[in-house]
Amino acid sequence: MDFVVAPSSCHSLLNHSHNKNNILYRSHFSVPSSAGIFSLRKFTSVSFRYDHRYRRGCSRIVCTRRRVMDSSNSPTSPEVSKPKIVTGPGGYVLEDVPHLSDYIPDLLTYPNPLQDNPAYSVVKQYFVHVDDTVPQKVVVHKDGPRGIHFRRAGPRQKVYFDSDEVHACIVTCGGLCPGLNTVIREIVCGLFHMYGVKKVLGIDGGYRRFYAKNTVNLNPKFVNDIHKRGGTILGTSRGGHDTSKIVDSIQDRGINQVYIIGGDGTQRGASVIFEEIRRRGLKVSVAGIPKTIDNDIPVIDKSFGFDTAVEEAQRAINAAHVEAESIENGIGLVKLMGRYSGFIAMHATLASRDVDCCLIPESPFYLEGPGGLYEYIERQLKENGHMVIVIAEGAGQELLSESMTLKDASGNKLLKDVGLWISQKIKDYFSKERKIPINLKYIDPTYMIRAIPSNASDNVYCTLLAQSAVHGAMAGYTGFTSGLVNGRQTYIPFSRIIEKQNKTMKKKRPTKEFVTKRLPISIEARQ
Ligand SMILES: Nc1ncnc2c1ncn2[C@@H]1O[C@H](COP(=O)(O)OP(=O)(O)OP(=O)(O)O)[C@@H](O)[C@H]1O
Ligand SMILES: O=P(O)(O)OC[C@H]1O[C@](O)(CO)[C@@H](O)[C@@H]1O
Ligand SMILES: [Mg+2]
Repeated sequence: MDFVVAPSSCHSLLNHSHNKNNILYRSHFSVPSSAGIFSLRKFTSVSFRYDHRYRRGCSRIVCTRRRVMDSSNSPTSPEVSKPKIVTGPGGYVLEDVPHLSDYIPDLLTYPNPLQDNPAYSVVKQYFVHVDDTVPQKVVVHKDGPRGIHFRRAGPRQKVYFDSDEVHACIVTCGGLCPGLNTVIREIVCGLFHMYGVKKVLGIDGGYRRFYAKNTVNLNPKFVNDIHKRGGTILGTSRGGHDTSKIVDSIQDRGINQVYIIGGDGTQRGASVIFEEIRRRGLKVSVAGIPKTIDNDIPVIDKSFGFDTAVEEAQRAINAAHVEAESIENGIGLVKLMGRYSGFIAMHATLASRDVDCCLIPESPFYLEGPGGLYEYIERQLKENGHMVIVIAEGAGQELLSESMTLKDASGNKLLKDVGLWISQKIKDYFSKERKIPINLKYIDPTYMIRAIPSNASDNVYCTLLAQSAVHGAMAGYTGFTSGLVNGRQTYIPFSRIIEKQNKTMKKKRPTKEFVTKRLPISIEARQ
C-alpha cells in the first residue's frame, strides 16, 4: 500500500517509495502496470498557463468547455471554468485539477510543516513530485496512446496555506454509507496532526443546513472514537442545495477549506460551489470525497463503504440460501440497494456462490414465455429443488406500474418496491398458473447494509482518501475529488466525476434470451 504509519502516532500518511527511474523506464515501453506512475518532467516539456510552477515551454493546451449540470434551486449560474487539459508525447493527456493560483495571483507559499514534524520526518524525502501523474487506463496496446492521467495525490513540498490561517469545514450529504465517520475523523486528525490546523467546523445536516447556524467545532478528541460508529456524526440530508447561500456562509464564516463528502449529487453540488467561489475570487479550496454504497461514481476504482456493504449483504444471502434449501421448492429472494447501478447485487452474488439469478438495473428482464424469469425458476427448481435470487432495487422498474415517477428532495427517482412486487408475481404464477407449490422467503436488508461501521479495509481506504484530500487542499488544489485510480490516490477534476454514472455494463435492451444470457453468472456463482 501507499502509506506508512508514523512511529509515534497512529496517523498514516501518503508516502512515495517508488523509484521514479524504474517507473519511467517501464513507461517508455508503454507498458504501464497497475502501479504505473508517470513523471511528466522526464518525458516532455509541458507547461501551461494556469500554473506558474510549471517552468518549461508549452507542449499544447487543449481547453474545451464542459457543462456542469445543475439541478439545484441556486439562482447563481456562474461561468463554468475550463478543464485544465495538458497533452504530451505518445498520446499522453493530463486532466488536471484547478489550483487557487489559477485565479488568485501572487499567492504566498510555505514549506510543508510535515517536514519539521518528528512523527512525519520520513516524509521529507517522499513528497509527491509536482509532475507525478497516474494513468486512468493500465491496459494499453503497444502502439496505442498513453491516454488520460490524473494528478497524483499526496503531500507537497510547498503549501499554500499557513496553518494558523486555515479554517476548514466538513459536510456530509446524501444517503448513509459505511466509513463516513472515518473520513470525518481522518480529515480532522490529518489537519490537526499533520498540518497543525486548529479550526475545523462540522456542518450539521448536509447542504440544506449549510447556511443555518448548526455547526460543531471538531478536534481530534471529539472525533477520536467515531470511526467505530455507523452513520455520520454530522448528519446528512437530500435537497436544499443553494449555491449562493452556501458560498455566502463560507465567506461570512471565513472558511477557506471546504471538505464535501457525498455521492454523485453531492459532487455536482460541490462543483457549483467551487465555480461560485472561483467566480468570487475567494482563496477557498473545495475538496470532494466520493461516497456512495451504490458505487455509481465514475473514474474511481470503487467508493468507500462498498466492500462493507457487500460483506453485510452476504448475511442476507446466506439466510435466504439456508431458508431455501431447507424446504421443498424453496426460493430465497433478496433485494439489495442499487438505484441505477447493480454493483452491490452483482458483487454480493459473485462473492456468495449461492445465488442462481442476479437481476440488475442495467440488464432489463421479463417474466413470461421462453427465456423469461418464470421459465428459469421452474427449471432451477426441477434441477436443484431450491434457488436463490438477488434483485437490485432499481431492476425491473419499467415492469412495475407506469404511474407517475416520484422524486426525492435531490431529484432522484423514488423507486417502487420491486422486491415485494416480484415476490407476489412469482407466488401467483406458480400457485395459480402452474399449480406448483413453492415456498418463497423474501429478505430485504435495505438500510442494514449501509448503516453499519466500515470494515477494516474500508477504514484504511477512508483514511487514505481523507488524508489525500487534506494534502491536496493544503497544496492549494481546489475543485477536485480525492479518488483511487488503479490503486493510486489521485485528484480528479469535478467535471470528470459528475460527467456520468458508473454502471456495471451498458444498459441492454430486453431480449428473448435474457435469462439464458444471465445463466453464465448464475452457473458460475454456484460452482
Ligand atoms: N446538480 C446538482 N447541483 C447542486 N446540488 C445538487 C445537485 N444534485 C444533487 N445536489 C445536492 O447534493 C446533495 C446530495 O445529493 P443526493 O441526495 O442525490 O445524494 P448523493 O450525493 O448522490 O449520494 P447517494 O446517491 O449515494 O445517496 C443534496 O443536498 C442535493 O440537493
Ligand atoms: O436514504 P434514502 O433517501 O431512503 O435513499 C435510499 C437510496 O440511497 C442509496 O442507498 C444511495 O445512497 C440507494 O441505494 C438507495 O436507493
Ligand atoms: Mg447519488
